[in-house]
Amino acid sequence: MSHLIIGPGAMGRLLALRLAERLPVTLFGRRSLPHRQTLTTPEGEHHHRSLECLTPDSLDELDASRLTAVHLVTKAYSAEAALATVAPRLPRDTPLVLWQNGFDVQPRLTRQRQGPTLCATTTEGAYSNGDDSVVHAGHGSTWIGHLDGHHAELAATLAETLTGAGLPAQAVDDIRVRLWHKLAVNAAINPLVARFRVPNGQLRDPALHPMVDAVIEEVEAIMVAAAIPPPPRGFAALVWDVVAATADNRASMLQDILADRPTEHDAILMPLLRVARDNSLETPHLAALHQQLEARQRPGRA
Ligand SMILES: NC(=O)C1=CN([C@@H]2O[C@H](COP(=O)(O)OP(=O)(O)OC[C@H]3O[C@@H](n4cnc5c(N)ncnc54)[C@H](OP(=O)(O)O)[C@@H]3O)[C@@H](O)[C@H]2O)C=CC1
Ligand SMILES: CC(C)(CO)C(=O)C(=O)O
Repeated sequence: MSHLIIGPGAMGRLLALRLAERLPVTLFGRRSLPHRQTLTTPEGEHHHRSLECLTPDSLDELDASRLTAVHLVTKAYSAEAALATVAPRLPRDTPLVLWQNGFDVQPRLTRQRQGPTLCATTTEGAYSNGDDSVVHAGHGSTWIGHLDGHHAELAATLAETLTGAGLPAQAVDDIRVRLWHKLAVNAAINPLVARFRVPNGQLRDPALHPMVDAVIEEVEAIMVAAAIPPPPRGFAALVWDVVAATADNRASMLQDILADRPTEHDAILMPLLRVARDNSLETPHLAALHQQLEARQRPGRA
């Protein structure tokens, strides 16, 4: 049995290279990649491995009958288009795991698909170092589950597989809450570090700290309206702990801006802004951050 990974970027290749130590793995991307891939571990070791890398032109070679799971590991804004290319080749009951940050494609695909659709949220960190190399920047944890708590056995099996491959994972029945907690972290950190082009730790500077606090305050009110229970020590502690733990990181949104790529601002900020609108909550800080990112990406539409 094998795993198919759609989206051979930083996280997709981390997943592929870790899983491939124990299982057959196929990568699918929209352009061809070198088969020989290198994974640099957080400890500085280099692991080399050859992976099967398919593109739309070579998709006929996919043996979909033997797939244990398909992992969709593109950015949120590419997820549905990427899946649509492969989906006609997959048996309808093929399990799918969604790895996106934000809360955008997860409810849509969970509703639309006939087969089991799980979501994963992770604190693993990875970045691409060219088309043939990925750096596992830091160890983390992964949680996996179905938005309505279904498919517990499948989630447990996949968590066990990931853990065995060196990516510690846990099956959970509250993945929705965990995705929204990550959303809070990403909303408080990513747009601000992207705007000021600073590493995460610089949000602690006196000039930026109050801006983060203002976003957290808006997020807290939204979470109450969305009936998302707070993390054990509250949202402010959650955010500031992540800022401290990732102080030297360039957040993904800043990396996207520096590389002139689209950002995941819709997937991260729109679910919050929608709850705010539906509950007549004032969220000037979140709205302004969304507008700035939207204006950069789609000038004239913001
Ligand atoms: N990297 C990290 O540390 C973490 C990432 N995440 C989340 O994981 C998701 C993936 O992130 P990351 O790996 O960093 O992103 P990347 O931008 O590194 O990778 C995305 C990949 O998807 C590919 N892709 C885009 N469109 C298609 C398509 N139509 N068909 C096939 N492949 C396609 C891209 O190809 P191309 O190269 O051609 O553009 C690229 O290889 C995001 O939602 C992110 O928020 C979550 C936690 C940590
Ligand atoms: C947690 C954080 C903010 C770490 O940089 C992240 O998830 C990201 O960069 O997108």
